[in-house]
Amino acid sequence: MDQKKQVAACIPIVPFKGVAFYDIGGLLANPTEFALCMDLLVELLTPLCDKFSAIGCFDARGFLFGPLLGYRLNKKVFMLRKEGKMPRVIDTVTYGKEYTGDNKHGLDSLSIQEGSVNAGDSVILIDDLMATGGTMNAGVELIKRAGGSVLMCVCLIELGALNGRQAITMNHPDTPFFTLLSEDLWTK
Ligand SMILES: O=P(O)(O)OC[C@H]1O[C@H](OP(=O)(O)OP(=O)(O)O)[C@H](O)[C@@H]1O
Ligand SMILES: Nc1ncnc2[nH]cnc12
Repeated sequence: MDQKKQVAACIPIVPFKGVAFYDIGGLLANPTEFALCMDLLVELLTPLCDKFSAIGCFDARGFLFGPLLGYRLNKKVFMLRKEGKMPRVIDTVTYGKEYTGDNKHGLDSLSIQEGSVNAGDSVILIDDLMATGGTMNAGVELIKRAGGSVLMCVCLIELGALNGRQAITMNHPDTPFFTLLSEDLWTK
């Protein structure tokens, strides 16, 4: 079986939060496919290693991948966390996503900690999934506002029908994007 299809086959799509929800828990339960997924990401990022200094990962499911990549690539890792979850926050961005967020307006807020990104730093951003792109866009915003740049946004799964990539490209045309698994792997 094609390697990407093998990884995708471990991720069930189930009704949850009012959407067709891609349950990454299925991948975590399959060590062979999880290792394969990490190897594919390491293969992608290894040639870029001299061009970035850190990996930023998103609360919460980005945390499953960012630190492992940091370990394999010997890179600093930092967290982009939902509001109120960590000390030394220097900036926060509020955004919408595919389903309702946690604040009283149905939005979410993402914060960055002091020292995560210094002026001139180039970073990789990683998350499990991009739907509307609201989360990834907030991440890029935080990096830029801290004086850094995003060498590449990386996600395991991209829901192309929701046009997240276009949303990011519109706001940040200089930011490349990589997706390991596209929706069609689940239908073909
Ligand atoms: O492209 P978007 O429409 O912004 O949606 C994508 C985001 O939604 C999910 O996280 P969520 O905020 O639900 O947090 P969780 O990982 O804690 O479940 C997912 O892990 C992405 O971060
Ligand atoms: N359809 C989806 N499945 C899993 N996580 C998501 N985050 C936003 N949309 C999602």
